[in-house]
Amino acid sequence: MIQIDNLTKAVGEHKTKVLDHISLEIQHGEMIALVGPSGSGKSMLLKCLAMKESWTEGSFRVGDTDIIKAGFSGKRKLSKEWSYLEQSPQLHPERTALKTVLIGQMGQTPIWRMVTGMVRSDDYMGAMDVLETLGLLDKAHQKAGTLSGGEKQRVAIARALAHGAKVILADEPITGLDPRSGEDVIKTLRGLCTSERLTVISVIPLELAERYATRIIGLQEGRIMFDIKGRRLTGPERSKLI
Ligand SMILES: Nc1ncnc2c1ncn2[C@@H]1O[C@H](COP(=O)(O)OP(=O)(O)OP(=O)(O)O)[C@@H](O)[C@H]1O
Repeated sequence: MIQIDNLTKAVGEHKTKVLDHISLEIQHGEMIALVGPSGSGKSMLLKCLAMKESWTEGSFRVGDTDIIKAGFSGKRKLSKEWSYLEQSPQLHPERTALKTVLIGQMGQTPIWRMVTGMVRSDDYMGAMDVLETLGLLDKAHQKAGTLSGGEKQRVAIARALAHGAKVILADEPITGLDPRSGEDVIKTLRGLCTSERLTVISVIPLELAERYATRIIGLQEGRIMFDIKGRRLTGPERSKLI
């Protein structure tokens, strides 16, 4: 379980609160969509959860670990088990999808393996399994530079999974994709929440949130204005998003 209590983030000279006492309890397997007007704090919340931004106040527990109090080891636990998916993943264009998944992200692959390019056969099988799960088996030997935007995003998800991600944080992961590829990526993430108990926290359009998310959290001026499960937004909730 993930427990966030009173997360507050203040920025600038005037210590403006861009996140204001956010408290959330998150279970494994949830697919959470963050929605809200521009500037409401969606990206900042994801960055604070990824520990890319410091917390001004608040406590953050993941399982038995108090991430903030644990300092370096807390951040290490997060960097192993949590993956921050970029809007447009920067994949090495000459590397195949398979090699991208095998080599992984900087900091997660032992240096000897990056230098020698050696892989263990169980890693190879694992990477192929993950590519298959993401519907990319036929793309395994294709260079990343020749993949479509949606395929690149799915390779980035495969890479995160192959390296043990239990939580994926994704800030507008379908920006720039055509509607069908974008929906495929969201559908894939939702499928993984169900089949692998992956937890996904993501900024996605409301229409897809209502179709695929298990929970929708609405932010306004850094505060939670609604937190709903298993239903669509009401008219008044919807009007707050503009
Ligand atoms: N480093 C920073 N310094 C000062 N203010 C910041 C910083 N980063 C974000 N902000 C402010 O925090 C608020 C929340 O920003 P955030 O990017 O989280 O919004 P958002 O909901 O993701 O918006 P959008 O939908 O437009 O991407 C905004 O008012 C923004 O200007």
